[in-house]
Amino acid sequence: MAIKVAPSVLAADYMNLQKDVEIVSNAGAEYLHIDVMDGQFVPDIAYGAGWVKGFKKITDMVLDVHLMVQNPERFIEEFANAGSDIIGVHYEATPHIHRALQMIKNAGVKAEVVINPGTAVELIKPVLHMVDQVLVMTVNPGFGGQKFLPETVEKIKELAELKSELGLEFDIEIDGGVNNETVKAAYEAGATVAVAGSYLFDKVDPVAKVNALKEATK
Ligand SMILES: O=C(CO)[C@@H](O)[C@H](O)COP(=O)(O)O
Repeated sequence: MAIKVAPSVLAADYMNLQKDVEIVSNAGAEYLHIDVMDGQFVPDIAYGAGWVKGFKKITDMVLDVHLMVQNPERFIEEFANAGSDIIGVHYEATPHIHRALQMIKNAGVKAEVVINPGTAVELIKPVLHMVDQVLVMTVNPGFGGQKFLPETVEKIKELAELKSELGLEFDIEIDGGVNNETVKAAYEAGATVAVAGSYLFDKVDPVAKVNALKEATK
C-alpha cells in the first residue's frame, strides 16, 4: 500500500488555508498535519486549538496534531475538544510520557509518541503498546524547509522491527524534509505516513506532488 500523505499546514498559504486544504484533500492526501509550537520546546510559535476547530469545520481529513510544546499535558484536553483525531506528544517534552499518552487515550483521541532525531527508539519501548502512531522526526523540529536527515532511516527500520517483534499495530510517521526522493528509503524501512510541508506547498502543483509521494511508495 502506498504511503499515507499528511500535508503540513505550516507551509500552506495562511491567507488561503481553506483553498490549500481542499486542493490536497482532493488530491488524495489522507491526513492534515497541524504543527503546534510554544516558543519554548521549539523556538517558533504556531497554531492554537482554535485553528483545529476551524479545520474540523472545513475538512473530513484526519486531523493529525503535533504538539511541539513543553509539558504537553497542559494542552491535551483543549486540543481533544477542538476535534483532533490524533494527538502527538514528544518523549523529550515531559517527564511523564506515559501519563500524557493516557490522557490522550482517555480523551477518546488516537495517541502518538514523537521522537527527535537525537532520541533512541529503545527509550519509547515501554509505551509502544499504548500508541496508534509513532512519529520519527526526520529533522530537528521547529521549522519547515530543512533537509531530511538520512541517519533517521535506521531508526525507522529499528522501530518497524520492534513493532513486529512485539506484535503491535501502529503507524510509523515521518516528518521533515520529505519529498518524492527522501520518502523512498523511509518507506522501505517501514514508514506508513509521510508529512510533507514545503515540498507540497512551496512550489507549483501540490496535486502532482501528492501523487509523486504515492507513486514513489508503491
Ligand atoms: O514539524 C515540522 C517542523 O518541525 C513539520 O511538520 C514541517 O512543517 C515539515 O516541513 P518540511 O520539512 O516538509 O518543509
